[in-house]
Amino acid sequence: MSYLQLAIPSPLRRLFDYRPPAGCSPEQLSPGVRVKVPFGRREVTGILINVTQHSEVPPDKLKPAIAVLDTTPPMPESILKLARWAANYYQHPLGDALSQALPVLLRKGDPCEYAHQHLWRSTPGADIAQLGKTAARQRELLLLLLEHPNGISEDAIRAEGGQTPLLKKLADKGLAESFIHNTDHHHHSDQPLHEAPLTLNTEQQQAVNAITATPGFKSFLLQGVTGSGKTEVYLQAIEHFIRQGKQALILVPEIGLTPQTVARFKARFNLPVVVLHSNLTDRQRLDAWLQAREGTARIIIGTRSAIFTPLKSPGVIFIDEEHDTSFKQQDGFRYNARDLAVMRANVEQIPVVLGTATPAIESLYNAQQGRYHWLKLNQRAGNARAPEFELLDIRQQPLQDGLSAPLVAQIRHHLQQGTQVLIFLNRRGFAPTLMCHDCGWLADCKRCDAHMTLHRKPFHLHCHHCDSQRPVPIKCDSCGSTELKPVGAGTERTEEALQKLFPSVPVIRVDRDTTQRKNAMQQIMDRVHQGLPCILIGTQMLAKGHHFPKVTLVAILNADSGLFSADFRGMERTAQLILQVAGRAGRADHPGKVVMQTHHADHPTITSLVTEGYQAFAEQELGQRIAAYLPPSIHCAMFRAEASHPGVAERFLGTLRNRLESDILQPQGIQWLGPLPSPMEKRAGLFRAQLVLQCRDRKNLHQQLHNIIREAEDDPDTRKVRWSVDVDPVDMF
Ligand SMILES: Nc1ncnc2c1ncn2[C@@H]1O[C@H](COP(=O)(O)OP(=O)(O)OP(=O)(O)O)[C@@H](O)[C@H]1O
Ligand SMILES: [Zn+2]
Repeated sequence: MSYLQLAIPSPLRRLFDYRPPAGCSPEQLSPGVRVKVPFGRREVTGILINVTQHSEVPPDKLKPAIAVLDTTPPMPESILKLARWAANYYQHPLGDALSQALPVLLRKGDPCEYAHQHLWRSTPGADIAQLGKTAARQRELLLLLLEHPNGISEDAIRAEGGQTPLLKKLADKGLAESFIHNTDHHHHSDQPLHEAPLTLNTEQQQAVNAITATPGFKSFLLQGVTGSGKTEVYLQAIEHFIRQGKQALILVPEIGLTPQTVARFKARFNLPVVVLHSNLTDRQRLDAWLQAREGTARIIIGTRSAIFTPLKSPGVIFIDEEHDTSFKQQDGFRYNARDLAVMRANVEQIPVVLGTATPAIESLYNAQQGRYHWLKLNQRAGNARAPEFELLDIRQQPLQDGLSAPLVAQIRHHLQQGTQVLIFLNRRGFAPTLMCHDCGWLADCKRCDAHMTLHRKPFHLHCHHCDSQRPVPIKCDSCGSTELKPVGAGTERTEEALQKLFPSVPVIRVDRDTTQRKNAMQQIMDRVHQGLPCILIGTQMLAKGHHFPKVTLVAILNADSGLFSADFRGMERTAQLILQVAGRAGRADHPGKVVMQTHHADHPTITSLVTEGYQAFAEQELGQRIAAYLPPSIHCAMFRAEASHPGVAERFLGTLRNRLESDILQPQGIQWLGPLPSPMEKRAGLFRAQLVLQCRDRKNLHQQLHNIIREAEDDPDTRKVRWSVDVDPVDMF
């Protein structure tokens, strides 16, 4: 007897055996096909890993599978391999990892085919007279089919008011049949370009040459200062692969925020460009996935999860803004799409390019170690020059809604010159919190160790950590005073202040609250690109690769905010954010100026950043990391746990550590840090703790993680505690 060994989406880190469904010959099944099975009280879609002759479970205890859903595996071998590798590396249950690599409809067990592939038509010779007079709805349906001799999809039938459940009745009577329509998605074009490419400068040309020179696997770090024309390098390198009949995959941090990048790809190529954005329906996503798999989509642009998109003839992978932390999934399957891209390129034997002005310290380290081939663009493209920096010391300067008087004067000056101003403030809402002037009470979140943010439109208190909301109190919770005052300034407040200061100039706010509607970002971009003087005020959304030719002044209101973070990456993030925002200034013919308000104008990091640039900062930072025994010079993983009572999660982690540390066979060289309460211990009503493991040797670290997971799974306390493991964490909270 043969059994099916399946990976099932569940938290359990093991495979499950099933008997084959009736009438199925397991030897003919390929690994990777989907199998529908009973699992607990549910039916789930598993993936076939193996057919085996032997099961640990007695045969009479094994349940039969319900159905095999595919004749050929939906995921090509390369994606299966990638997902399996990732499950292993990130210590995530295989079934869940494989499931996440599939489009949602395939996870649910839908057929692996295009929406309009499955059509209905009347059988030859079918006649309305064959239906009785009483079957009015069946007659209507048959008439509809007769009107569409080439076939009609179920979606279209429903749209016409037809009742699809009756199709089966017609089929049973021999009047209707379904068939598979082979849609011709093929798009042939001898001329792959819509528009002529720009003439590259020397640095750009060298980069394109390097990327396109060698066939096979190679990783590149393309470090190009802001405005150096990295996108043009992507476009021309992609053109090379397209002309060879291949496909390109481009990962970007957030598509909604970068409509311009997508528009540039569509404007350049006279070829199907598929964009996997969050507004797609599950159906549209599956269609796009199929087009990529069949090779009809030639250019695929997507966010993190697009790394699992199958490609018929992969040519090249680009990661734009590779330093962006959104490439790392922060819950569940905690993979890093940037690192998986390198792995994938290796599996597919193609080049991969990580592009940014501000490389992650990890990537810089990899480039220094020779693992990545290092390409540099040191000059801005075209006529643009690097912006000039000014540190504005605001110690003892009064701030009006976050703005100092010298800054307001500069804003006025630039607007009078007829250009645009961009103001960066990394706090949305009206004010970071509300305080009682009489007793010092602060509006805290009841479920988190955090203050609630005051929002004006609509007027309420909002916790940005757990999303809970409540009305703004009229009196202090503690002393009853009515003297409640907003503390500090968020984007809403500074927007109001700017509008009062400059009543004749449009003030455009860009943050999560103003960009939620579909196409909101596009509309904002369109307004800015009209080129009339305006003030843009917003959060880090403004830092993401935008090209604003008319912006000449960039102001950073709270440049210090990340300097003293508890996370060892706080400095790196601050530096990246500052340079990315600053990089929006002076990108075209007008020179740019960057003003940074700071209380630490003599802080060595800030000064070296503005005088010597990112590279000097990053090298210094890397040196300190190596000296302090921190990533990337060592490997790191974090165990997190949370429970509804204080102390429980910490105790749980402490027990794990004690048990493993006392094991004489434990792998060498493991450093333990913690358990400690998380920097924000209480969040969304749960008390959290963390345990960090570090090691120079990746293998030993993984061995120890494996041991901990086994211990944790067997621990009787696991019912009281939720735990997770994060390999290569990007945030230490
Ligand atoms: N060779 C070139 N000649 C003239 N203009 C160019 C050239 N290459 C790029 N540009 C223009 O320079 C501007 C900036 O380019 P791009 O947006 O690609 O920069 P970037 O390196 O991606 O910047 P960032 O990292 O800030 O997003 C664009 O308007 C682009 O069209
Ligand atoms: Zn909260």
